[in-house]
Amino acid sequence: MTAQDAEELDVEEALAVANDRAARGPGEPRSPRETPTAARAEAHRAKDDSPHRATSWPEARAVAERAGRAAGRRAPVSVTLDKALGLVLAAPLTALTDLPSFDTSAMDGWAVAGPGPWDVREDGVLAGHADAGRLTDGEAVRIATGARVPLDTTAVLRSEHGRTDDKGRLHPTREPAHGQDIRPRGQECRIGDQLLSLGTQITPAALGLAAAAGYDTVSVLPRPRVELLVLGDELLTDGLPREGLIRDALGPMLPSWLRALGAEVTAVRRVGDDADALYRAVKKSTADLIVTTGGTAAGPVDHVHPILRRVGAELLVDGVKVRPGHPMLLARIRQDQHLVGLPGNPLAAVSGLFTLAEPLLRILAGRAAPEPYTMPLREAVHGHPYDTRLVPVGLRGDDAVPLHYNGPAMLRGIATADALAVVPPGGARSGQELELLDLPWATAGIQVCFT
Ligand SMILES: Nc1nc2c(c(=O)[nH]1)N[C@H]1C(S)=C(S)[C@@H](COP(=O)(O)OP(=O)(O)OC[C@H]3O[C@@H](n4cnc5c(N)ncnc54)[C@H](O)[C@@H]3O)O[C@H]1N2
Ligand code: MOO
Repeated sequence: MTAQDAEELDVEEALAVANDRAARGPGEPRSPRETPTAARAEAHRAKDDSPHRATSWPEARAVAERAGRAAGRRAPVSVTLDKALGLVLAAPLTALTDLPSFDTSAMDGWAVAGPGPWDVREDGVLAGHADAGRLTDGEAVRIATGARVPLDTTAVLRSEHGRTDDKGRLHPTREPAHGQDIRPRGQECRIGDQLLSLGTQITPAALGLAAAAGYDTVSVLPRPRVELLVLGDELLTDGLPREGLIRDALGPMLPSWLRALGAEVTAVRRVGDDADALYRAVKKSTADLIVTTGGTAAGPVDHVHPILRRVGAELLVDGVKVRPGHPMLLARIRQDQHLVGLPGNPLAAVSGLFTLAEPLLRILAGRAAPEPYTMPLREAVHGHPYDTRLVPVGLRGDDAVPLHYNGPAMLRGIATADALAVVPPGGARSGQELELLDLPWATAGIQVCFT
């Protein structure tokens, strides 16, 4: 897409939206099929075989997935459990022990042998004690939940179901069934049983299961290593904006999101608007993915395209038919090293992150694709005539509520959003079901803390 194309589309979009509003009565629902915007989108699709560098939004995501696959399978690593949350198993998790690994009391009370009443032994059995001894018929011993039951125990009598008389004999108020409240060895699994399959993403519960089943380390796919290069001489790292300088919003925002998407962020470098510094940073990077911010357009200091040519990279996606963020790009530097160029406008950068970086990182990290889902829009959303729009929405009850302040340079809307709604060319009417992309903190907030 040329710069002129882009500008014309934006003017057209504004006009289309204005015309559309004027044509509708107040409160009248809008049907994208009937709007001038939709008609133009239809016409555009019809002539979409014209040469155009920009890739459609679904195709851009598919290209990013394919790039991840073409990078080849990454060698598994062994990590301790405290480092494993969110990673993907590179081998099935099979039980290293029976679970429980011994017959266990499920309740506090008495282990008993045969029918009551029973003579109660003096010593009790606590959880963690190695040798619980053996009971003979007519004997009982106090036992705690989780303790190993003595050999020849026939049941556990709960403390609330028995009373001892003054001679120390135990009488049941309710006779226990044979085997009652005993968790037999191997009830949950036998040694060698598969507990989790290869490819499972490790949740907090999976960490607990792995520990219970005897694991100190697990074999996982390593996190893809990402280096973030923040471009722009106008960026401040602290204080108030001043004299044409603004605060860098992407340096603080993107690393957390990249981690949530499965990456290890190895470095955040500020390279200003210095083409040579960018060249050196790209050349010396050993990351699986380099993410740049800014410098994707055609301005005098937009260095990303020239540097990609200089390092001999192959452009896989050069512009996407999506708003905001249409100048985003994806390049292959080597078979196993890619670069995602995010536009500098902050919401455009978020759009690029979820359009290009998310699918690529998901494949590299071995994660499964999220189940696609839709929700109805509570209010109509205007569309771009030809491009997909990604609009921040809050999820309220059964509806997706479009959030205001969703301009390309704004973060105010996305800062309270749960998801991005995928608005097709031409827009969407109130009540229309739209595909949603969950923002990772909303569904798995803890992942943001991964290091
Ligand atoms: N002639 C044209 N100009 C522009 C076009 C176009 O098609 N033709 N597209 C516009 C669109 S759309 C976008 S998006 C931007 C993309 O620009 P770049 O990727 O080259 O980004 P910059 O020019 O470096 O910055 C754009 C904007 O964003 C601010 N910015 C940059 N980095 C940060 C940061 N880390 N934190 C906060 N804000 C940042 C920067 O100051 C600019 O205001 O190009 C349009 N122009
Ligand atoms: O539409 Mo740009 O991509 O301003 O954000």
